[in-house]
Amino acid sequence: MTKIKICGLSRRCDIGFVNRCGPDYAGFVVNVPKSRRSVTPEEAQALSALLSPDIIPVGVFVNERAEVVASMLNDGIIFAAQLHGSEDEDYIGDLRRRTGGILIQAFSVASPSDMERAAASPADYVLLDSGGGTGRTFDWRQIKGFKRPYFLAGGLGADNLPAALAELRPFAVDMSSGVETGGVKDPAKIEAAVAAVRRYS
Ligand SMILES: O=C(O)c1ccccc1N[C@@H]1O[C@H](COP(=O)(O)O)[C@@H](O)[C@H]1O
Repeated sequence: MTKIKICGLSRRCDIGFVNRCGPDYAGFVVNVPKSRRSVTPEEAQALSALLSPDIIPVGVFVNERAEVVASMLNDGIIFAAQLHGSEDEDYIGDLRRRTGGILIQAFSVASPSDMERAAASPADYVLLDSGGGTGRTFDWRQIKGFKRPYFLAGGLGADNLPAALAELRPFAVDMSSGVETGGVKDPAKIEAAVAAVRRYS
């Protein structure tokens, strides 16, 4: 069954929404000032503690210091780290020495070379996206036939999930903007997106 990640949770009520709908992963954007969804590690800790134990908490980072990411993983605040900046092999190697947490490396897909880099990533999973919380899709033809399991992200929501699942069969789908209204998480959109994936799978 295709896994589901709902990302960019920043309020206590957001946790209530996902606990009711039951996605597989819930994401916190940590220390990213340019994002309206950004939370501090302390806020992520408080929100993560409210998550249903069936939902895996994920920290989303953009070029964060490895010791910050590792300590959140080692303290059990998050179980997976999604690296959305220019983190390279050395950075991932450094994180691996510091922690046993799951590592997800994000790639903005614009050209075939992005797919070559994604194929070679030492992370546990890769995430294929248009940019990072922009709500924009990208040209899915570029990733058709990609061989390793991946999270599909970028402008996904209940309306385009059926096509994404039928065309691409990703390991997981990840959404943030597509389950928001007026810049905050919308429980009805989360419910519709989760139902769309479960119906298909
Ligand atoms: O959500 C953000 O603000 C964000 C900021 C910096 C890096 C990544 C971010 N979010 C991730 O972006 C993708 C796609 O989001 P969307 O559905 O297109 O809004 C997703 O993986 C989020 O985790």
